[in-house]
Amino acid sequence: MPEKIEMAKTVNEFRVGSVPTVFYIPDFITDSEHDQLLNTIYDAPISKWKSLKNRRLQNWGGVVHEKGLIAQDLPPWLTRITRRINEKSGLFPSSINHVLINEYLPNQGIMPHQDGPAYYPVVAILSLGSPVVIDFTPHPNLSIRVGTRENSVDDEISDQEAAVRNSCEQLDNFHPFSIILMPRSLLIFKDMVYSDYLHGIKDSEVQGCNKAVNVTNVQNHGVLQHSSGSAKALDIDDTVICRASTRVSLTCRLVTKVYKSIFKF
Ligand SMILES: O=C(O)CCC(=O)C(=O)O
Ligand SMILES: [Fe+2]
Repeated sequence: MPEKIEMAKTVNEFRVGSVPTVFYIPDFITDSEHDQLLNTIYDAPISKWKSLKNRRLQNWGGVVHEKGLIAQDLPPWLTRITRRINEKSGLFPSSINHVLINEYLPNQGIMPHQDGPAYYPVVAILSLGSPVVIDFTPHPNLSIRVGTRENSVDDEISDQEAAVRNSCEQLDNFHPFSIILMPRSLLIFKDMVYSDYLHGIKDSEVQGCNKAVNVTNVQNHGVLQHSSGSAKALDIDDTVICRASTRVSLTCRLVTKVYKSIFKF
């Protein structure tokens, strides 16, 4: 039992930004684990990759349906990582059972989106390769739901919930923010950031990071570049990162409703 308390304390030490449910853990894996993971990912048969318009992905753990997961066991090279995430974070009620691997070229990204109701509302993203900036923006519906109560015909939130959200807004919580994801780092976000924010990565090689809440964490890594004073005058980010190489991420999640596959693979 004391162990669990110790773990919970550990993850709280990595909170970043003004929202209480975002954690950034630098150096979550070692250099050699990083390189081994990349080798194993690129050793997978080409058929394991699914190409989308703006990125490629590998799906591990089974197929996620609206009603749950048609589960397949994760391979040991992934459970080594997911077990560590489970143990170190103490934030998942059971073992992570799904991993999505995304690959982005320097001019690729992922549209602002939410991960949806199929998953338990905690996401852990392990980053490999090029640094990148992930942007969080309050869900557009949120301002309508929190703001104008009088014209909210389809509004299903209770007055109590509205009051909580209003007070959150007054606390200045619902603002866009960004996080710089360095290779080997683990990002965890959960609860209201999971449900009330969109997250996305811009498809540009140069990414602004004035709004990054972990700038101080990465200052000594030599990835930040500063442009001239005119950027500030034009209200453009004057601190940027330049993505020179491919980024690979492992999005680790838990689907609580699981169906065992009737097929053998
Ligand atoms: O690559 C990332 O860091 C984000 C991936 C993501 O948002 C997702 O897989 O849902
Ligand atoms: Fe996502």
